[in-house]
Amino acid sequence: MAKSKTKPKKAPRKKVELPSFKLSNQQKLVLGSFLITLGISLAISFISFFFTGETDQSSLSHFADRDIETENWLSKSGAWLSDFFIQRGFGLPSFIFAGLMCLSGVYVLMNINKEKLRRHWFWGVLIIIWSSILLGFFGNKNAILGGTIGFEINSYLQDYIGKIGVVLLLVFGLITYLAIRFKVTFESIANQFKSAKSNLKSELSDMKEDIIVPLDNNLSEEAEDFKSAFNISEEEEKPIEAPLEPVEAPVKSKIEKITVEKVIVEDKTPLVVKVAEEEVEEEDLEMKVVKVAEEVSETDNLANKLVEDFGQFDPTLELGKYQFPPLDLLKQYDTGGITINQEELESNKNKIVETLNNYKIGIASIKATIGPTVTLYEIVPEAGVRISKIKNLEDDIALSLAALGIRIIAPIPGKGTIGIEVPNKNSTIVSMRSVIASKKFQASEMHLPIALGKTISNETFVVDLAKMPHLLMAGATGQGKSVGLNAVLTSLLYKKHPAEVKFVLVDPKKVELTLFNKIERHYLAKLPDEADAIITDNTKVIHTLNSLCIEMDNRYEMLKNALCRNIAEYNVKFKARKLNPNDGHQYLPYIVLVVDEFADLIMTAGKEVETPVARLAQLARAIGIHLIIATQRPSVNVITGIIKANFPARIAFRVSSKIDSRTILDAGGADQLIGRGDMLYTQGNDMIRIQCAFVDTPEVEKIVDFIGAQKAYPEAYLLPEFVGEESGTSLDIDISDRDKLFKDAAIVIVTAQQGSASLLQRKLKLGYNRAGRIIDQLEAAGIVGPFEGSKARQVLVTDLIALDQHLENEI
Ligand SMILES: Nc1ncnc2c1ncn2[C@@H]1O[C@H](COP(=O)(O)OP(=O)(O)OP(=O)(O)O)[C@@H](O)[C@H]1O
Repeated sequence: MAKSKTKPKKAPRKKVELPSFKLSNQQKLVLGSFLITLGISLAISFISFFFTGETDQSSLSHFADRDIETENWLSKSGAWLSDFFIQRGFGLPSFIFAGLMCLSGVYVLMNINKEKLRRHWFWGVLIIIWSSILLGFFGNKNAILGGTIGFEINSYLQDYIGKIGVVLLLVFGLITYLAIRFKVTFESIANQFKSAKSNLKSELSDMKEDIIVPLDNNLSEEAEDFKSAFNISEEEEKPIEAPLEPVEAPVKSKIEKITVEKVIVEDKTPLVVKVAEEEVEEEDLEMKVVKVAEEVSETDNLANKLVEDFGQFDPTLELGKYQFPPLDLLKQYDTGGITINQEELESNKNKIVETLNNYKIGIASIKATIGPTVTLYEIVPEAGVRISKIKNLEDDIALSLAALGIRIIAPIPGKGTIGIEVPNKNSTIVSMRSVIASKKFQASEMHLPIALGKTISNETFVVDLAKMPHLLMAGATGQGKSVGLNAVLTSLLYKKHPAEVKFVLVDPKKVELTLFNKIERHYLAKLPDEADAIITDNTKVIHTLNSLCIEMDNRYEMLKNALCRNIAEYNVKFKARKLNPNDGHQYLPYIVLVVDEFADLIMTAGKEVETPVARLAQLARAIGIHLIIATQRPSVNVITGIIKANFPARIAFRVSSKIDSRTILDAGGADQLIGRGDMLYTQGNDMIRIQCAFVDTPEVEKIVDFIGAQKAYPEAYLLPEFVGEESGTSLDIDISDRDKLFKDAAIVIVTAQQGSASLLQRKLKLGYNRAGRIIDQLEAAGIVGPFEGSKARQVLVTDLIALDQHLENEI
């Protein structure tokens, strides 16, 4: 087994949220001071304008003339600026502008977040406009209150909505401002009122006690004075008007214990002061319900503040302008809908009924559902007919209908009928466009929605890859596997932003998925230092699979630290800014591993591929790594038990034998499909027949061209580095320890002039480990150079004659 060394991952991830240009600390100091100076200068010239503005009027038009003097404290510039801002601009509110300038300087100096500053400017400018209109309302032309702008807007508005209209508009503007900026609502004002009222009440009752306690029934003269001073009658608890000022002299001096200083009550607030204890009125016991704010932990507090300041984290921000491919890129197959005529239906029905009658099977009723490729005839046999009898007649019915691809489902699960699927004479192409455009797909809330095609009842079939969680695809050559894979990838491209999903593409055939190279920096993931993102070399597949296992382990660690059970929860938490990127957290995109031709991999690398694939299949679902594995040969040594057990979702295109069908689906049926995208899908028990959506290579090309032409990330999503056995060569390999095939291997390598282990694997039919060992021995023997990462090793011996000499010299 290859030794695995993990290296800290390079971080290709997007942390930058806003497009920003970085300033050095010195530059910040200079810019910040400049802005503050500018703000102060503006303020000085504005103030001066009120004293010197009139005198300076005449000199404004002679700005260049140095002989003409100005009185403004900042001379000509001050006169010009203040005239521009105050006279011709916004009037008094222009001071806010100076303030904003200073504030910007402070923000730059102290390196405070720009988003907040941007908000200050936004609201500041709105306030300037609003208040200049307000002041313009009271001023006349050229008045400096609201400036020319305030005045002109006012007169314009008054022409159309009149003075009252302007006042209403201003009030409306103010309410909107308060509601949006300070989140003021009607309820919050009412609550404020209520709490103020109850505070006042409780204060008053405190005070009442203070007054009541020291007084006995026989009021002293002083008390009488006090009462008369406050105009209190003994019979009634008449509210008296409390004076606004603290009542000091008459009370404090005479009745010591009445602490009337406390009565600092707003003018006109009714105040009930009782003079005798027994006169205390039993007030209705009022209960105040105190709302206790929910306890928030410190991180929540911080997260809430961050979300308040910056909004939720948006993973798509770095490619904020990214546009999803439009539907027009997909071809519209104008087949005029499903074409099955009444005659065909009728004759098929008759043939079925006849055939069954020949075997003495009576039919109670028959119903047809027309799909894009096949029509389902549902029959209800007469009472007493054995289902197995009908099932056994499959071949006979096929014969009498003279059609391939007849499938009998006896009984249809969930329905009390027997289904006979008969292919239509003219099948309809299910275009990718039709399934992508369907509401079912467009409105789907799935994590990784895939529009596979249409069911037998012509409904678009959409599944969530995240729920599958891995997909096994098999089918004989030319039956639609590659189209199926493209349909899966296209679906994801139409629904998921590059920040949300990444593909790892393994394509030993080297031709099927190469197109996707164009979207490498948008959607693909690869090993660091790898030239191509699409993996065509079997050795690199092993590295990539192991690297994905490392990524899986890393992600589990992150999930554990974040106390999340799956990637969806983790990402929600990350978006809510509850996870600190400085602690190694980052937004996690889904990773979809697509392996075309899995059989080829298993044949050449065996266990070394099977083990990581099985590991990923067992564990990776929660952390968002999903596998799609396609194979031509669904034999048991390719789809082994351990792989099968972890791939509950399977797709079978037409296969050549019943055994293959059983291997892939655990049931027959795939051998009776008609090909060209006709497929069976199962995710457990139910088996659904689907016509796969058709997406042609030119369509895929258009989509990847469209995406590829847009702004991309600086590089593909980098997977963790995996250092295989290959690089850890120990050069002291004894000649006697050499592999039996050492010489053959040397010949292969020198002939091909390419020092790669996978070449040996292919030519000599070796396992990966053995090929790797031989390469090490060849290096030790000086036939190939050292490991060079993604490139093949250099071959140091030029031809076979030189090789012979080299080996002879060794002995
Ligand atoms: N969903 C479909 N609808 C209509 N025609 C289809 C569909 N899928 C495949 N076909 C037809 O079948 C042909 C072969 O399909 P595809 O290339 O996907 O086969 P394959 O299984 O990948 O073969 P191989 O394993 O040899 O690469 C296509 O060129 C197309 O004409």
